[in-house]
Amino acid sequence: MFDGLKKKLDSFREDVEETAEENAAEEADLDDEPAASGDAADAESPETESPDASPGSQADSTAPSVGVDAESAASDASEATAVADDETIDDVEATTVDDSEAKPAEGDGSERDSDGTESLASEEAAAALQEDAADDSGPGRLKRAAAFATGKIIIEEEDLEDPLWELEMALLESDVEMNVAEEILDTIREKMIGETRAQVETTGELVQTALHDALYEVISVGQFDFDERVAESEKPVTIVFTGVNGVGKTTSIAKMARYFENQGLSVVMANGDTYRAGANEQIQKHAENLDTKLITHEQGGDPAAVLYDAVEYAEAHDVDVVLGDTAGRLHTSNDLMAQLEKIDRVVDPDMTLFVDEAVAGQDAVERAKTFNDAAEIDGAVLTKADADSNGGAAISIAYVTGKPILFLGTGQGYDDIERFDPERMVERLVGE
Ligand SMILES: Nc1nc2c(ncn2[C@@H]2O[C@H](COP(=O)(O)OP(=O)(O)OP(=O)(O)O)[C@@H](O)[C@H]2O)c(=O)[nH]1
Repeated sequence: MFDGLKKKLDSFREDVEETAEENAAEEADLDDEPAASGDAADAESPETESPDASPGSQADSTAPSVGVDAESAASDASEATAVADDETIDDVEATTVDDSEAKPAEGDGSERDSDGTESLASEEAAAALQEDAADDSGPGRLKRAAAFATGKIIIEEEDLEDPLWELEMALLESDVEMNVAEEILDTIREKMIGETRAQVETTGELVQTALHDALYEVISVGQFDFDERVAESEKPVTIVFTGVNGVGKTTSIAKMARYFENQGLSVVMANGDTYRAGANEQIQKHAENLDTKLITHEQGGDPAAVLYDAVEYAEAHDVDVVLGDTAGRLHTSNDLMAQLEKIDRVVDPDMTLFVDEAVAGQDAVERAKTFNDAAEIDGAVLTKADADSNGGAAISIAYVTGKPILFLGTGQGYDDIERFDPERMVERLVGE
């Protein structure tokens, strides 16, 4: 289930990890080169403007190369940027530094003036912090290099650019709806840029958390506790199922009958699909297999009347749940949509669930939206998740409609239905 998408998400995690570590290492190496080298990176960096006050040159004069001797470079770099390290590098939110954080170095000036090195380090750190504060692209090369030297990696926008582009393509290929993909990328950017990871955790873990949160945010939209709602509703609880033809509506109703009966609730099924020849026989077979009461009318009858009879039956026989099938319809079919409105008026269902198949991807997302616009739904049942490698519909439907996915169909057996759990879904996608 959703294996294709899982692979793509794994590869995003690896991409970010590689890019972030390569970029940070490169910058640390650049920072170790003599200021006089005049290379492009130095020309852009603040220290070339006033070489004497440059933390880079200070580190250069005392440290060999981070690449050659990471440990001594680490201690030199952390000395040279002691203020920056204490006050901002450990602060994962500190992508920009406000004046109050940069100023203490100046405030300390009177005491530290007697100690040339400390004073210089403070000034340099303050200058670096101010440079960084002026640069809204991220924490800045200097701070990043210093962080790297102390065993930390700060994620920058440039580390994410290519991997995020790849991720966007992967999400769209997996049938994730465009706005949902954008939302996921925005959340990842927001959660990762400027984040510092210490030696104890890997960049991969940081990406994992960002991916987890980004997916969870879109997948969990509108979630409510289905069982609790049923338990709290006055009996009988009437649930009507809608959707297009052949997506697994009738099978899902049969699975739901088993689901409720397993919880000790009694069920009556009603065949509101009076439109399609053979619909009565199909649902009749399920009713027999499950030993569940079924109410039907002749083909061509009024679907609202069938459901009304089922509710009356439930009331008369103390049945807990009425499950109403309806004819498969397109939202463009005015007649059939009018039927749904009539059902709404006549039996006032407690819930209307939209059924579609996960394998339909973007089409399922589009249909969920149009059904919800035409006749408000309370949630969705996504069938054939067992056959879906993409996961696009499962990720997108709640965000696009504002209504939660409540159940996943996971096979053709009566027990092959599970409550949709956003956390479990995210774990399936980004878990180990
Ligand atoms: N693999 C798999 N197949 C499913 C699942 N749910 C339903 N099916 C199969 O999908 C096919 C169509 O299911 P139906 O229940 O007849 O579909 P429907 O939407 O009621 O169709 P209409 O009554 O024509 O509207 C059947 O062969 C089901 O066994 C599922 O979760 N996984």
